[in-house]
Amino acid sequence: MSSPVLALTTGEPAGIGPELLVKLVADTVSLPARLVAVGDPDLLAERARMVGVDIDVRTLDKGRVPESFSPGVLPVWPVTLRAPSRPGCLTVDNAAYVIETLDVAVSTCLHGPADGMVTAPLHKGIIIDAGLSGFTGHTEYLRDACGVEGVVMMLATQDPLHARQVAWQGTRSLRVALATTHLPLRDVADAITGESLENVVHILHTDLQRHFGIESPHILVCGLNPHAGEDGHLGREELEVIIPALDHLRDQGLHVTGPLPADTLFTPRHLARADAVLAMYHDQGLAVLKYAGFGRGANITLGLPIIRTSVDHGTALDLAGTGRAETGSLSEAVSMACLMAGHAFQTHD
Ligand SMILES: NC(=O)C1=CN([C@@H]2O[C@H](COP(=O)(O)OP(=O)(O)OC[C@H]3O[C@@H](n4cnc5c(N)ncnc54)[C@H](O)[C@@H]3O)[C@@H](O)[C@H]2O)C=CC1
Ligand SMILES: NCC(=O)COP(=O)(O)O
Repeated sequence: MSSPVLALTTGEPAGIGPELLVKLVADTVSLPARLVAVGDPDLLAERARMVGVDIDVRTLDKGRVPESFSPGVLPVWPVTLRAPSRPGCLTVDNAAYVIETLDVAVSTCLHGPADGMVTAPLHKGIIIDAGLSGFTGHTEYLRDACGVEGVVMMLATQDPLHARQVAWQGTRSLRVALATTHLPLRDVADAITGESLENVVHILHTDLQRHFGIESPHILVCGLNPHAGEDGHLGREELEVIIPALDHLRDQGLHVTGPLPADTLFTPRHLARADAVLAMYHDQGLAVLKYAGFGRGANITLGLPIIRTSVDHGTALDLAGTGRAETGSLSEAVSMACLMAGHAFQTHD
């Protein structure tokens, strides 16, 4: 089987995305994935010079795949910046550029020749400021672009900090999926309904089978409230919504356990028997995952008809243009996309 073609979007041009792309390709020893950037070739070449990366940026016709790929050469499907971009300085003028890179990458995945897309971070706020008032992130944008009803955000780290500690041995890679994504905390409880929860668990279950080869995934589900509601004394969502939904899922043969108190769920005894954890909201799950493996994790959108992975961090405007941003998570996102496409990927730092 030939190696997968992955479309790598630059993300927010004022952030660290462009320099991470050039660094990754310049530093990569072997390239079993065929990486094609989607973005402005001049931006990529300029950021490479700025951070001292020696790379040959080559513009291609959109959708064309080069005959050969080699370390130090970055092929690009071009998208033109709408305005000059300086590291660390956001402008609404380039929001349309960021969105176009996503559209090009999605199109290459849906219609060929890409086998998947890997996204560098974008800045949600500046895209909303530019007028896309309903924009909340790649996850929801890609759901709509691909015309599916529901998607699930899952972050995974293959090498969690705790796995290296004796007490945690036996813990497998940590995968944390979210029942809700980019919502104000105030709105979270109302967004979790029996139907939404069952849909999320079905997508998670199906894609753990489809993309990760786990025959009968065991999913641990967090409660929403402290102590999973303390029998209704600290919130009734567990009794009224979560427990009935999980009972219904078990009736359908899914292997789900919970709701478990979220503060003690992320401990070795529980994690050792889990294929994934379902957290009820963004920071309930991602704070733990990033504590365990920030910079070594990947973000995966489940439920799409295409493969999409991303980094576990944001635009890091404070680091843009300095060359100090680390490529570990981008490398992991590429590895994850390859794994999902059935391939292995080797890089070195
Ligand atoms: N996949 C995506 O598109 C994501 C986008 N974001 C967006 O990024 C923007 C900034 O978010 P923040 O919460 O400030 O998080 P952030 O991840 O950009 O920054 C948090 C801290 O981590 C550091 N950091 C981030 N990436 C790093 C790297 N590769 N190497 C070394 N240090 C790194 C930063 O310097 C900063 O101190 C927001 O607009 C957010 O929505 C956040 C997460 C993911
Ligand atoms: N914390 C993860 C995150 O915000 C990434 O969101 P998305 O842009 O991948 O939807």
